[in-house]
Amino acid sequence: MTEAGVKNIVFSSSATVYGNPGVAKYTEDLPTSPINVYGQTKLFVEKILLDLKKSDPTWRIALLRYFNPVGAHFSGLIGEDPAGIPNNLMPFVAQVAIGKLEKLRVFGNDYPTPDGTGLRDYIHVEDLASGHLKALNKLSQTEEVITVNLGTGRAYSVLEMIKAFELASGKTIPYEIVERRSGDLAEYYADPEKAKSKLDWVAKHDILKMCEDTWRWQKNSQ
Ligand SMILES: O=c1ccn([C@@H]2O[C@H](COP(=O)(O)OP(=O)(O)O[C@H]3O[C@H](CO)[C@@H](O)[C@H](O)[C@H]3O)[C@@H](O)[C@H]2O)c(=O)[nH]1
Repeated sequence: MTEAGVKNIVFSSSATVYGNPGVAKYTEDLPTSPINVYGQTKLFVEKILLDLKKSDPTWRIALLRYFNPVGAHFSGLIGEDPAGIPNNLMPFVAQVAIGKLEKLRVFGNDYPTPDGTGLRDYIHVEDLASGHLKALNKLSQTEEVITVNLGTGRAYSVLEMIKAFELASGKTIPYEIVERRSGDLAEYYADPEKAKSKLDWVAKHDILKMCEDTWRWQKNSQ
């Protein structure tokens, strides 16, 4: 990048850097203490970039901590096509809806949440993309490192996601409740206020739109 004269970098970090901070609403000033290797790699890169800034203050750096990215481009032409059996909820649900997988396994319904299933802050990939553009704009105006959450500030349960996907697709999603997945937290979501005040960014797309766009992509990509 230095050779090319490019000194602006937007890093795709993750809410996973917070680990298990003991509160559900994540603000950027919470301590970072990842509980898995993936989170450690994200935090490590954040630290390398902060060191880079110290050694050469002309770098301009944004650290964007994504919550749970889902959805697809509204055209239905660009989306996520995971290799093998998906690990994440949304692509798994989409493949059940299309008939590629038989049923969803819901990992636990005994969490301390309203319906017992895990709550996450799902964010449409197009909102994530607009967050990057806002971050790039901001980098042209500030020397400060920008560290912000990209999430909607609203969490949905696994059962709510299933219902929303059924509505978007007109399909029934068969599911069974199984044991909790090791390492899963009951609930977390972004405090999106800093992204709003620093970047003038707010997520616009709701859960139904996330499911509709995923479904359009899933149907097109058969
Ligand atoms: O087959 C499945 C898959 C997931 N879940 C549940 O669905 C929710 C979401 O799970 P998933 O889509 O796997 O996302 P997370 O485990 O929350 O992790 C995602 O979100 C993190 C950031 O918040 C990223 O760091 C991770 O890479 C990304 O996978 C959780 O409550 C899971 O227990 C199921 O019940 N069944």
